[in-house]
Amino acid sequence: MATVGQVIKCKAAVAWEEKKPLVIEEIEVAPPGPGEVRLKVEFTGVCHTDAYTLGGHDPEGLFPSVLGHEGGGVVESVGEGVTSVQPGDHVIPLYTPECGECKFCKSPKTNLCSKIRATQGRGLMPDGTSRFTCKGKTLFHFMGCSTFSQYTVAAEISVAKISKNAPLDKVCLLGCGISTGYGAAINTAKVEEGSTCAIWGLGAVGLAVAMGCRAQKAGRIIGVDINDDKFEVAKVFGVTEFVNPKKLDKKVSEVLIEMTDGGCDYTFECIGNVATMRDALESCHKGWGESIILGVAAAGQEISTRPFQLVTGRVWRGSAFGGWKSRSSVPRLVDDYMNKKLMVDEFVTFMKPLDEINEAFELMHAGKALRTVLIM
Ligand SMILES: NC(=O)C1=CN([C@@H]2O[C@H](COP(=O)(O)OP(=O)(O)OC[C@H]3O[C@@H](n4cnc5c(N)ncnc54)[C@H](OP(=O)(O)O)[C@@H]3O)[C@@H](O)[C@H]2O)C=CC1
Ligand SMILES: N[C@@H](CCC(=O)N[C@@H](CSC=O)C(=O)NCC(=O)O)C(=O)O
Ligand SMILES: [Zn+2]
Ligand SMILES: [Zn+2]
Repeated sequence: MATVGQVIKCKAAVAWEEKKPLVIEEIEVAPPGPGEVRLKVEFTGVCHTDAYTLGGHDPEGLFPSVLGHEGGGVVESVGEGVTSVQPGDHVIPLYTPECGECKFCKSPKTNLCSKIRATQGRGLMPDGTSRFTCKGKTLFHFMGCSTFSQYTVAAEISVAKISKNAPLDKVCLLGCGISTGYGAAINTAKVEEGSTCAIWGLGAVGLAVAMGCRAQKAGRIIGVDINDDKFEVAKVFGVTEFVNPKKLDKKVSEVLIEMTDGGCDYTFECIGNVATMRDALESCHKGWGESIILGVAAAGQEISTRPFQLVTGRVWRGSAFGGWKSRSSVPRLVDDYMNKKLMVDEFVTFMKPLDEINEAFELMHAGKALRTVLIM
């Protein structure tokens, strides 16, 4: 390939400053270093976490940067020592890598590989430098992925090689929201047959939780959202009942406890709001109810409840990327989609060109899109 070893000039949506629209720019993408992969991003979803960071709520947020972490692409070239992927392979970038060697990877209890977490959090490649420049300025990477660029560079341990038969315009969404919600129900909560579950926030993450609860044969799946428009679509993913807290004259936890004869077996917070995190915990059944936090709360926010809630057997946990050990699991999730065991198409509300990326953010904020997939 003519581009191997060369700087590639391409289009990217650059986040120059927090709280400002992204700007489509021509950027330069350097070749991959040792242990790195450069890929041509074909499609990317827009996740609420991109909006959270752009909105200035992320304590790790850095600018100028290239955001985006829900992509699908094709390997363009590989750096020295890379053996597990080669040019032409179809890959999904992973914000939770899997090195297979660190103590987190060796433990069956977590998926939080720590090998490159420190540099990733500083917006840099593992060697402490960036592969992006624009107008003479260095741009930071984001979550080890930076998929809002036509080309990006990721660590080898941060890409999953997937089937070439899988449509990248759909399976890119397995890079974050769908895998996260689905895995939180299956891997983190380990929802049991017949159990009663409730989900706060019926966006892509919350609806993927519903899909996971249904796959685990939950008895009741209660959706809690302030947007009535979400209720009809939620049924498609397995939600059986709905509660709109805005329409209640008492606390949502009181209503859920009444509805469920004492509380839910499992609750999931998929909003990123510390008040709803408390509601979700306090809607759990005494003695055994477990509440899983998926939502990402803004810098400075803290959760609170009466410790008595925990003393009396309720459990608070969190889930990152659905607990999936990423490199080994994402190719299997793609296969499950191809074998019709997992819904993905239903999460795509809009497809838009990269140039319309700011509209994709607006649609998310207006509650009109589960996911907008950008055509790069
Ligand atoms: N832990 C992890 O690994 C991951 C975490 N996340 C986080 O998960 C959260 C959800 O992401 P995503 O699904 O993309 O986001 P969305 O914005 O698509 O969905 C959030 C939903 O919550 C609803 N909502 C907002 N406020 C309330 C409220 N007070 N009570 C009930 N419902 C409410 C929204 O309604 P409306 O449409 O009206 O705004 C919307 O339907 C975010 O915080 C995101 O950062 C995402 C991916 C991975
Ligand atoms: N940078 C933020 C935390 C952001 C966060 O919690 N990210 C989730 C994934 S959200 C995806 O859309 C996650 O998996 N976190 C694990 C991690 O190691 O970052 C902050 O500092 O608050
Ligand atoms: Zn995400
Ligand atoms: Zn590791």
